[in-house]
Amino acid sequence: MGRVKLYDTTLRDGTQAEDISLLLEDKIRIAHKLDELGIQYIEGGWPGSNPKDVAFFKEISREKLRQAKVAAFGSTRRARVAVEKDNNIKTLLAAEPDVITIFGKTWDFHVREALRISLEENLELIFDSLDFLKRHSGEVFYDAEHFFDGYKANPEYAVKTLQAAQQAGVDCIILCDTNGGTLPFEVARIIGDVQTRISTPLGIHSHNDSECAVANALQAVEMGVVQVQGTINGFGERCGNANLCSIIPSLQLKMKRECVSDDQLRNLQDVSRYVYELANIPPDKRQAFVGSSAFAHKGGVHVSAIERNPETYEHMRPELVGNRTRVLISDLSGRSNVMAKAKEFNLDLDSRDPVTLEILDNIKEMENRGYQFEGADASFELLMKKALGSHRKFFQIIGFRVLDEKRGEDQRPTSEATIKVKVGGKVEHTAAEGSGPVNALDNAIRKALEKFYPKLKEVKLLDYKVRVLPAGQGTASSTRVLIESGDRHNRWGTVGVSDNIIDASYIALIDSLDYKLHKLEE
Ligand SMILES: CC(=O)SCCNC(=O)CCNC(=O)[C@H](O)C(C)(C)COP(=O)(O)OP(=O)(O)OC[C@H]1O[C@@H](n2cnc3c(N)ncnc32)[C@H](O)[C@@H]1OP(=O)(O)O
Ligand SMILES: CC(=O)C(=O)O
Repeated sequence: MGRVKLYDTTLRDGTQAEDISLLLEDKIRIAHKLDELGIQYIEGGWPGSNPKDVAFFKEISREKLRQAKVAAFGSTRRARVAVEKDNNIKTLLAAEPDVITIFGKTWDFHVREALRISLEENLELIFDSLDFLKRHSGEVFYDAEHFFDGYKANPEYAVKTLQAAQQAGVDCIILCDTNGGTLPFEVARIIGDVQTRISTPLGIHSHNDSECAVANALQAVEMGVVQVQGTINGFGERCGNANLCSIIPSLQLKMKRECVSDDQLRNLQDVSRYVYELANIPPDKRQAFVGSSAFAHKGGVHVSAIERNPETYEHMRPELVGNRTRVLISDLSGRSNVMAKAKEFNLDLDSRDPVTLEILDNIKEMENRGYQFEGADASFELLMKKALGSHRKFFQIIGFRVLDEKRGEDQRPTSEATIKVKVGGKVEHTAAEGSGPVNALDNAIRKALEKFYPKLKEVKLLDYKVRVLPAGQGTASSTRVLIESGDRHNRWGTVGVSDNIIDASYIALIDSLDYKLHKLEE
């Protein structure tokens, strides 16, 4: 079995996704990251499309990649234009990439409707373009657009288009599920037939419109294709492309088809996050393999078992792709969740200690009141410390007051907070303004406490989420505030619940600063 080659099209098809647009500098950075990951081919863009993509090929030719080849993308020549005069073909050659990939039509319907030319003329477009490129450049790949749909509509014609590409001597023919509607068993059947009629090495390019892009890619490899196209995080037109963050570990760990080194595989989560960051898209926590929830265990029964042997509820070791096992705390927890957290927080706790049950009961009762500890590990750590008697009281809040004032219809409201704290027998009374009542309160608390603990200046409020919880029978609705804070090294989550939004925010803010002080002491 030969090595399967990975062909990444994040920088081309990935940018065809809604909301994704990469700066030139970001495309170069991502290319380096993909090279480090061990991707063999990086499709950088369509130089015939826009100046940024032209600049990419200029820029990347000056950079030193470790091993990856850079591919430029384009289409077959336009109808009624001689290949040597075709602008798209000329820009592909002018870009001087290591590889040129062009797409052509294989579906008779598309030839008639999209190109509006005869079926014969389309075969000429394919042959002319590939033959010309093969004679004037190095490695040339052919993306057989809509191949599976084309085959289902008119198998004879679809295969004829591949034969035209083969006759031109292309290095690989990539069968594309462009509309993403093909199912894995169809991929197997169709590739099986193509293999009896085409001897050029085959590849697969699948889209995710039926949620089968990764399955189709793996099925194609199982059938013997030698090139897999996809994108990091599955970015791509409409529902996206086959996700390389799932394909790579599946090939490597499950199908035993080595495509990158073990060290490179351990960088997978890092690469996924890097691409999200540069694309300015929040990471999908539920993403298979690399998402933060991919190995996060919530149900008590699951946690109990993974603590005994992780394989009971994990399909693979998360560390192999740079991920990690996480235990979540909620009202679905059992003693095992509490014990796992105690271990994580370095707290001495015995599962038979009545405190363990006390903590568990406390969580369930608090979650019933609206608390949610899943995203608030820091609040949970403080709760455990209080239960174990190891919580140090760094400060005491004597009271606070928040004023919100609007002095006219066209005036912006102003907010001011005052707070009284006691630290080691000294009382501090401080006031501060803010852009809103919560911000004013946050400023006042910090101003007061920073006098005693200057390191609290490092703490930044990174995220603030409010959820109004529906009222139960005979009770007022309450508010849950989840805060994410961070310093130069860490991020942590805290939670507060109250029927007053300011009070809920206050509880979460206080926990955040209290947590930081405990960490400083440790
Ligand atoms: C399956 C895929 O993902 S393919 C990649 C799709 N990606 C993109 O389209 C992004 C980049 N595209 C672009 O920047 C522009 O569409 C360009 C520069 C390529 C073309 O722009 P325009 O010349 O203004 O044409 P427009 O986008 O309106 O229409 C596409 C043209 O390409 C032609 N065309 C489409 N596919 C092919 C093909 N495989 N071979 C030759 N010509 C093709 C169409 O017939 C149409 O030409 P016509 O109007 O002369 O009939
Ligand atoms: C080539 C390509 O991007 C497709 O067929 O989807």
